Amino acid sequence: MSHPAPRPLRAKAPAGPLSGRLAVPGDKSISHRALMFGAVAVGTTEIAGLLEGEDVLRTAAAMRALGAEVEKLGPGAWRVAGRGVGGLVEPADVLDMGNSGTAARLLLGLLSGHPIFAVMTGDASLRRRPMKRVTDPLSASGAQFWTREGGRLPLAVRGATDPLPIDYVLPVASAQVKSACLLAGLCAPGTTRVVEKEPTRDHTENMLRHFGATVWVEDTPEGRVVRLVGQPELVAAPVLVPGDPSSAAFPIVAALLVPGSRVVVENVGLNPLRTGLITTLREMGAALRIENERVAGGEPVGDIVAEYTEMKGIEVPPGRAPSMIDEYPVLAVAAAAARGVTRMRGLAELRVKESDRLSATAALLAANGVNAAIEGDDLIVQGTGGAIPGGGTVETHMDHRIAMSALVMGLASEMPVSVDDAAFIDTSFPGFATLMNGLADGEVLGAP
Ligand SMILES: O=C(O)C1=C[C@@H](OP(=O)(O)O)[C@@H](O)[C@H](O)C1
Ligand SMILES: C=C(OP(=O)(O)O)C(=O)O
Repeated sequence: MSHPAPRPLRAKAPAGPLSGRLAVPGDKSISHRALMFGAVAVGTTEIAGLLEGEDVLRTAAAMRALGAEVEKLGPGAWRVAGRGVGGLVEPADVLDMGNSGTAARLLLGLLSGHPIFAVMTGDASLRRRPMKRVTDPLSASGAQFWTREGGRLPLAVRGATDPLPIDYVLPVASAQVKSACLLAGLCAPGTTRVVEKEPTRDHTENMLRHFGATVWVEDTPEGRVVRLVGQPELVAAPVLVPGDPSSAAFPIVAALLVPGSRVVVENVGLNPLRTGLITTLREMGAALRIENERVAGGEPVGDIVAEYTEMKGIEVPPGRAPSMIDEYPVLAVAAAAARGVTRMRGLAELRVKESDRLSATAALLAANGVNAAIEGDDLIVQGTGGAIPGGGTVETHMDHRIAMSALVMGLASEMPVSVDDAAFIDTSFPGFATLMNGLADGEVLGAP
């Protein structure tokens, strides 16, 4: 996936409403973690519903290179024979994490605790992203890093022989940084402590417990304090991966925007630290219902029913960003269709995703006749009241979420919307175009 041939794609408005039931692929965050935890557990971990997107396949390949047996048994069904905490072996070659920030940063945490040497790289997008945010705290464990200028990939790491537990207050809200510190803490004696001022997704904490580690989480005036007791024996445990709420966002917003639509997305993960988009869309007036709520594989899940609604612009508070960090591009598309102005506040972190998503989202809107402005770290979108002109070609900058957001916009625009490259959609949502076409009467996503 490092240099895929560009695949242009175009979306046009369907002749009628979107309708149907669908399931989106497995949660990307949980899938990466299931493979990594499986690799350092004792015994065999069976995973069901694993996301078979390029990002997660990179993690699977890396865990194999580090000595775990990772095997695909059937669609979404995988088996990992682990090596136990501290048991990973030195990889014979460079670890290429492709387009995936989560794979790179979490793996650096894991490598820090092993006395091995490894070299990591990624594609042109990942090589632009900051790694100092993990190499700084991980250095406190005794691991050594040699990075390219600006703390970027490629980098080399020599993990610590006698790792020390990390005590770190996160300077940015990042589940990847938190998780990297906790994964390093698996190999260290004593207690690893991470403090986050704003809670971020807690899949690492949940899965550590699921595999038998002792993790305490405490809300204090300083923030959320997470403590992990080091050197646990992780015991293999089955993992059932729910549908990814960040992928569900695309058919949900499409249904809200195309007149007369009703779409049900089944079996979506509803971890409260991931559901900021649902809260926000409801504040905009969206007709969203959750049915069949239950707990599966230790995570809350449900079916989301989305029906066409004329929405209104709102102000989205900065504190909500961690619970919907990957959903802002598609929220901006919903805001473009709404009546009135939407102001999304506190989006600095969007600048360091697969692309600079703050400017890529503003450009996506501008290319299609929607007024948008960036003020500081805020994105301000002037809603069109359901009359998005469209007609533009969007530069996706190797960013799957920019591509999918632009295509959703094309379903609800007066003229079709094209993207220069839809190839990166396969990092998180293989089958996206087929699934979206399945909701319409006739092909709506196709070659330009
Ligand atoms: O921990 C994770 O699985 C993720 C955390 C988020 O990144 P940050 O930690 O950089 O906010 C998110 O954007 C990413 O898609 C997945
Ligand atoms: C930011 C994302 O992923 P990652 O950081 O893993 O590349 C994403 O999927 O939107």
